[in-house]
Amino acid sequence: MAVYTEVPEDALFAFVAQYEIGDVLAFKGIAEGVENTNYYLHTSQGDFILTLYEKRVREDELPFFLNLMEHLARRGLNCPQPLRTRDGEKLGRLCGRAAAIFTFLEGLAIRRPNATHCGALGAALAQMHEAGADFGMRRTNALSLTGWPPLFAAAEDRAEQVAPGLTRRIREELAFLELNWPRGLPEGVIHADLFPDNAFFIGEEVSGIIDFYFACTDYFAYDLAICLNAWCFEADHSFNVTKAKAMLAGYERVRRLEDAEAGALPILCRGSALRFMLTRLVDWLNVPPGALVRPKDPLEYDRKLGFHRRVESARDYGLVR
Ligand SMILES: Nc1ncnc2c1ncn2[C@@H]1O[C@H](COP(=O)(O)OP(=O)(O)OP(=O)(O)O)[C@@H](O)[C@H]1O
Ligand SMILES: N[C@@H](CCO)C(=O)O
Repeated sequence: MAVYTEVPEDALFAFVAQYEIGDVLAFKGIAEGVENTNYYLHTSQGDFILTLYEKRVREDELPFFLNLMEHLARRGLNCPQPLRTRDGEKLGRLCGRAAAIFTFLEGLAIRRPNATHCGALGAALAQMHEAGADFGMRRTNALSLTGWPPLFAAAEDRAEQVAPGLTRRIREELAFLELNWPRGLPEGVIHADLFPDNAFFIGEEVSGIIDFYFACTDYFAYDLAICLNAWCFEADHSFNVTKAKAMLAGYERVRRLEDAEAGALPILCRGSALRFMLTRLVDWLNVPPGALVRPKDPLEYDRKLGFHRRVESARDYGLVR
């Protein structure tokens, strides 16, 4: 569970008093998530989410994320909106952390998405890409090609403890991606972490998208590769091409992929699998003492990477042309 910072009641009341959202009637830490501390907040005026920003989120980047959420909402995408205090501030401080209060989104994250969910998610992803087209800020993706070697360096000496041969596989993959990473694909704002726990559904419709704290400027097709990895493998590690086909078709109903993007999908999937393997590996090897958080399995992404290495073209993902 991710509650890194315990907020005392009096500090919480003082923080909430800066906003016009009534009196706190209930609040509790939210178990899901691994990055930030989140509290569910129920006040006399409704439901809200309180977020305290932890380790990986840089405070000087928060305006990018909060402005992006406001921009996307203005373009019709349902995502959390930062509230403003009586003084007009979106960001404050609580327990020594940057903190903000957000609107609460209705809907549920789906643990075992089916092909219909994957299709709806693909369309929502493309809508997000279109909605971000005129967003004025840029943020380099710190977790792309140049960000991977430092992550590997942080885990290299203990990677063999996690799985024999892992060090060699990562080293070879880094060398391959360094040589073959595509250039010049269409880019814009991407979510970069749109896993099933970050998309809410009501029935089979996407009701909202959350957790924009990895959002950045990068290839649209890389975002799609992240989603193929996160949504289209089964618990037994097999790739479900029916789900992938639905996701790609859903995406293309809103935004058609250029031929160069389609051609690059296999390598983008490899890069995205390596990215999540590496961040998980570093977290796996460095669980903070006492933190109530269960690290995610890096080897899940080692297996996914193995699958993408065998892929020959985007047709293997069900892309129909
Ligand atoms: N605006 C919101 N409306 C409703 N629920 C929310 C909202 N924001 C967060 N949550 C709840 O809090 C949980 C954790 O939020 P979030 O995914 O942003 O945290 P995180 O620690 O940044 O997670 P991650 O590990 O996915 O990066 C979500 O799974 C969801 O249940
Ligand atoms: N979605 C990430 C964790 C949060 O960024 C993962 O599954 O590794």
